Formats: sequence, C-alpha cells, structure tokens
Amino acid sequence: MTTETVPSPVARAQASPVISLRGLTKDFPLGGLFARRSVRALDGVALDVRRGEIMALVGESGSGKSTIVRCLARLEKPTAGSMVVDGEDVLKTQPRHATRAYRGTVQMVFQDPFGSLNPVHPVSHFLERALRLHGVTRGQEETRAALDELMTTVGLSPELLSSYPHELSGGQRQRVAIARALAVEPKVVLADEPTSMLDVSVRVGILNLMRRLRDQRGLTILFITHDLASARYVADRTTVMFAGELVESGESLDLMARPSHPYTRLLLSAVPEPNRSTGYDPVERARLRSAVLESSTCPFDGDPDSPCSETEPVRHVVDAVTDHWVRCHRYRPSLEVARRALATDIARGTDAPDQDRGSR
Ligand SMILES: Nc1ncnc2c1ncn2[C@@H]1O[C@H](COP(=O)(O)OP(=O)(O)OP(=O)(O)O)[C@@H](O)[C@H]1O
Repeated sequence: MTTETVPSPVARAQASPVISLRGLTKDFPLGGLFARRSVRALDGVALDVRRGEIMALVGESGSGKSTIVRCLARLEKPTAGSMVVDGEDVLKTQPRHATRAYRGTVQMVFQDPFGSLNPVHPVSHFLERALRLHGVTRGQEETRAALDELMTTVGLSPELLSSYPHELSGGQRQRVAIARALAVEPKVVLADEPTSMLDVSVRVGILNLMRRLRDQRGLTILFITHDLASARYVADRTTVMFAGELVESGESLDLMARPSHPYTRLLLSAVPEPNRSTGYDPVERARLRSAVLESSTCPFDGDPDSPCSETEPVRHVVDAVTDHWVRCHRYRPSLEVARRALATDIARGTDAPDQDRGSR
C-alpha cells in the first residue's frame, strides 16, 4: 500500500479542493417517474472539500446530506450542476455510472455495518475482492500480507480475517467496512453516518480511526452526521445544511463557538455544552424545529417584509481567516460583533446591571 505525502494542517488549509460541487441540484419525482410534482432535495449546492481534510456535513433528517453523498458516489444522478472530483468533471466524463477508475478514487462507508457485509462470507472475502478491484495482481503471500496490513491499519487483529460478520461486534464490522474501502487506496471516503448505529463507547474509536487515516495517509473524508459533538471532535471544517441548501460553513471549532445562522444555533442548542451562556430550552427547540419542518420558506424570520421568501441569501464572510461564512438575510456583521461581546461578558460574569449606567 502506498503512503502519500501527508499534508500538515496549514498545508491542508491551503490545499486545492479534491471535491468541488457547483449548483448541484436534485429533484425527486413524487408519485412515479412521470409525475409532475417533485421534491427538491438539493438546491444549487456549492461546496469545496480540500485534499486531506475531514469535512463534516451536518443537518437534521431530510436536509439533503445523504443525497449529496449519493450523487458523489454516483448512486443518484443530479438534476443540474457540476461535480469535479480529483480534477475530473465527473458528470461530463462519466454521464451514466461510476467507472471502476472512479470507484478507485471515491469509496463509500455506509451507516449500517450489519447490512453492508454479506453474512455468508468471511472477512477475508470482502477485503480480497476489494483488492482485486484495485487491479493489482498479487501472489498468495502478497495478498495475505496486504490483508494483514489492511486489518492492522483499521485496528483489527489479522486473526479475525477468517471470522464471519455475525461473529464480530458492530464496531469491528464498521472497521472491516472501512478496511474494504481503503483496499482500493481511494483519495476520498464518503462516510454516511458511520457511527450512528454504534454504541457511544465504540463511536470514539471509529472517529479516532478517521483522524488517524487523515493524518497518516492524507485521506479526504466527507463525514455525514447528525451529531455535532462528533463533527466538532473529528472534522477540520463543518458545513451546515438546511432544506437542501448549505447555510453556514467554517472551521469546526470556530463555527461551533460562534454560530451565525439561526439554524446552526438551533442545532447547537441540543448539544450539551458546559461553557455555553444560554441554557438548553427543549420547548423552544421543539417549537423552532416544527417551524423548520413545516415551513416552505425560511422560518427564522417572521417579518412579512423580509426578503427571505423571495431572494436567495448571498454568502457573508464571518471570518476570512477561518474561512467561516454564512448565508442568511438576517446576518449583520455589526450585530454579530455585539452578540459576541455580550456572550463574552456573560461568560466572564461582567454583564450584571451597572447602577451608574442608567443614571448618566
Ligand atoms: N429516492 C427518493 N425519492 C423521493 N424523495 C427522496 C428520495 N431520497 C431522498 N428524498 C427526499 O429528499 C430530501 C433529502 O433527503 P436525504 O436523505 O438526502 O436527507 P438527509 O439529510 O440525509 O436525511 P437523513 O439524515 O434522515 O438521511 C428528503 O425530503 C427526502 O424525503
């Protein structure tokens, strides 16, 4: 297995994108192929994922995260837009399906480690098949060495090669699924909720494995998750999706320390955070969530004169250094500065009413 030159965090931040999506749109017909009505799952998505980074894509159920991944894996055909992957304009060069070469560049790890491995085969079968797909002809000894190396890379004992899926735990199966993806030495792994079906205690092991693969192999990972805590733990950058659109993106720590879109704030309100100045209000969150799900326009602005229902919001730069941007008509840089100053005051305990202030 080749070891790529691994980019440092600074080099990663300056790296050219390995995935570049522009205007990506996907409509699903409702009620059959020839139906007139459709649901817009993706609406003009523009996203860059840099070489050697972990990018988390977060958002609640139905926001369109899996549709992006399925388009990238060529399991769905986008209605419009472009997808450039590793320099190749994919929809032009491979209009119908993914070629074998494309599958050698982009691999997918699915949510369900129980369903993704056929129970009648031992672990060695999945990995050997993936190695063959890579096209390198190996002798018996070489194959065995490659299998052992794959198992060790994902933190499993090579002794488990002869085990069947039902003999493994959920975490071990997900590691096998990751090993299978790595066998073809891909540039990009699309990981769709890879930890959501695992026990909390096992999750962190998979997240650490993802970090190690990024750091040691320079692997690019697009990590789909509902869980902002996992995104903050593992991802260099996080992008927030809402109703088929990207609404905010930035370095994970920065984005979560100062969320600028009301939807990002809503998502973050469900994450336990000891340092947060405002408490978690489940009733308010439930109210906002149902408003989000029921609304056909942006539900965060009750102002009837607001442009939210008519005009597409543009991207505002929140912080150029951390590449933090937001798309929201309500975003005002001056308000943002005031909000941040207030949050800092509250955190420091200096927001107590000042007797003198009112009297002057
Ligand atoms: N094959 C399909 N046919 C019709 N509608 C679909 C299809 N696949 C997805 N959708 C719709 O597209 C929208 C986005 O779905 P998608 O699965 O991408 O969201 P998601 O954010 O990944 O949600 P989840 O986390 O629940 O998987 C939803 O409204 C969904 O109902």
